[in-house]
Amino acid sequence: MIDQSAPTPGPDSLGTLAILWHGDRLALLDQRLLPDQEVWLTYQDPQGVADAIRDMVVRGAPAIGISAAYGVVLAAIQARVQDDWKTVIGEAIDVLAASRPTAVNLFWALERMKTRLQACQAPDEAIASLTGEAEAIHAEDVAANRLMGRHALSIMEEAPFSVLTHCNTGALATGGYGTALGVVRSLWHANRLKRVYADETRPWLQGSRLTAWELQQEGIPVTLNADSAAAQILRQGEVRWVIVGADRITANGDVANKIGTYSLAILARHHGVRFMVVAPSSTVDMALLSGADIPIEERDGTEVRAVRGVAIAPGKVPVYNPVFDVTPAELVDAIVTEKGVIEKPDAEQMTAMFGRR
Ligand SMILES: CSC[C@H]1O[C@H](OP(=O)(O)O)[C@H](O)[C@@H]1O
Repeated sequence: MIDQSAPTPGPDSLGTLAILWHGDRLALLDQRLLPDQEVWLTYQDPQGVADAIRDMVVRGAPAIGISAAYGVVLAAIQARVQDDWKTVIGEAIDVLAASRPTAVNLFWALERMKTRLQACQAPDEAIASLTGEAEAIHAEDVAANRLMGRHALSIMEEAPFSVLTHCNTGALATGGYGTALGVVRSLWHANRLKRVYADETRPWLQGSRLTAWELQQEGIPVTLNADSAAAQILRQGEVRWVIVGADRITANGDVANKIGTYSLAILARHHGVRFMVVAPSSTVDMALLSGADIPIEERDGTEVRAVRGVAIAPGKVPVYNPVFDVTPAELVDAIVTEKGVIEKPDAEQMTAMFGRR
């Protein structure tokens, strides 16, 4: 169920840009239409939220988990009058889990909701308990992002410097404030940032359409660059850190993130630029031993053959469109979560900080 007539809501206390919960309906900023249109879509059913995640109305590892959690609450509200209410909600969780495969935050959030559901004995109790859990997941994410900003600054130079980032990892990709862009915000507010180079991030253009828009909204100096210009930028020496997000970090410190991250890590190492991954601990999957085990989403070839419906390639040319890649831990200089910083990550340090699964 999508209601485009819903009024455009203002920013809420969580500082979110993309997700607004109204107690019995979820409003999502349609990120497919940014930067030129700000359209909010309203959902009252879990299937609609699952479709929104699959179709990237909402995207970004933490934002996907938060939206799915609210989708479970919508399922509980719908199932309230049904005798098999607990089964119906469980089925909705399965539908939400099938929306996208790579960001572990989706499954982490749904596991928290499933645990809450199992303890409930009546539908009204389930609605209240699941609502509390979804709102907690949302609030915890914003708090984690602000903490990561502080942790990251503790290992970075005091004097102002420039950074390069990939994809969008800001308030549009999270519950608010952002992961890698949260570090950018923290640097900016500490007067330690010269400028941000933002990779356009083909094919979905999260960088040109979302990051450039998000940073310009706050007056943070951003320079947009073609993905293929990143090597030249790193060679010039102004950039001291490449800072990216993550969709899944495995027990040995390997990192799955937006396609193009792996090549950035190689470029950064070649040019002596440090490479930082910023993600909440809900992105860490200690059950997977290495990045080889991470399911990598492949999306339709139309995302590469056309932009906004305008063909930029022959209509039937075969396309290979993996939308994530895996950066090996040895190319990562620092992993920053709300629990702290791991420099030169390896399995031993990951276990010490996150425990075994
Ligand atoms: C703050 S995590 C954002 C993370 O999610 C993005 O993927 P997508 O836009 O396809 O959901 C990308 O990997 C970002 O690093």
